[in-house]
Amino acid sequence: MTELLINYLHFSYTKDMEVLKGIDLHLKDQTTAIVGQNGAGKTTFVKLLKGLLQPTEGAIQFNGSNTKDYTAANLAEHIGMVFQNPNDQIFKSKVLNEVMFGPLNIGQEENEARDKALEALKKVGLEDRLEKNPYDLSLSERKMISIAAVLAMDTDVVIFDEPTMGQDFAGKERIKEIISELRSLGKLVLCILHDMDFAAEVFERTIVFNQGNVLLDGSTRDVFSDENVLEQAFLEQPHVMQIAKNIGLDGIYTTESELVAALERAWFD
Ligand SMILES: Nc1ncnc2c1ncn2[C@@H]1O[C@H](COP(=O)(O)OP(=O)(O)OP(=O)(O)O)[C@@H](O)[C@H]1O
Repeated sequence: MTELLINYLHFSYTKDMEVLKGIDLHLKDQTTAIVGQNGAGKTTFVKLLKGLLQPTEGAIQFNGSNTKDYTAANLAEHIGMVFQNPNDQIFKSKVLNEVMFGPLNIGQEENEARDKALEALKKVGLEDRLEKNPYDLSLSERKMISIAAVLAMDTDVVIFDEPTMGQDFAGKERIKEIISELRSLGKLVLCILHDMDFAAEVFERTIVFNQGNVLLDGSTRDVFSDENVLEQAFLEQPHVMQIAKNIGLDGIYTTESELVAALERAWFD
């Protein structure tokens, strides 16, 4: 089973400002959204999980071993991360080569890496762009390339930083399917989001970061029903909750279909 155990995690970029102030979390099984205001420390937190930064205090254990005992290359076999900006990740001049780079880098044979890359590119809908230069494609397509590049590595943990940014409805649906498939494959999926609708609809657990601390951690339904905490973290409730409130419907709704069902009951009962 895949798990990350985070104890008393502190981190500072500079001496005078602590960015993470003692985070304790146990991440396993559930798809988890990480939300919070700009600057709350979300990206810093996931970079620490991925081993791109080292804690100033505290520890992160991946499946029982301290991540500081892994090399970055070794940790990359287990923990994949899709960066917020695909331009920070993409450097090859052909889509297929970009997606094959990760699997090759962790020692896979050319054929295996190619198969993994083709499979991943199919999942993101770019199987007909193999020979294109990523920079001739749109930003949302480049984001899909960066997602495929991480999927192709078949890591135990998959971290997404703002995957829905710049995606249209079809793109978001595709990402939703990818997350659900990763979950069914037993992967641990973590996702930083500013899109509260997507967070509420897709994720089982939600963690609210605020000024370097965890303000609230619980089932997505419980978190999005706590208006005081959301206000404190400068977050909005998902639109379905706002609509329910505006039309005077009691209850907690995280998806459009739940709201529609409640409206139908209210009208027809
Ligand atoms: N490389 C860096 N050097 C110095 N300070 C940094 C660096 N990266 C981030 N910070 C600071 O650390 C704090 C947390 O930033 P971080 O990017 O982790 O927040 P975030 O919650 O991911 O925000 P956003 O939602 O805007 O991405 C911010 O005050 C930010 O300015």
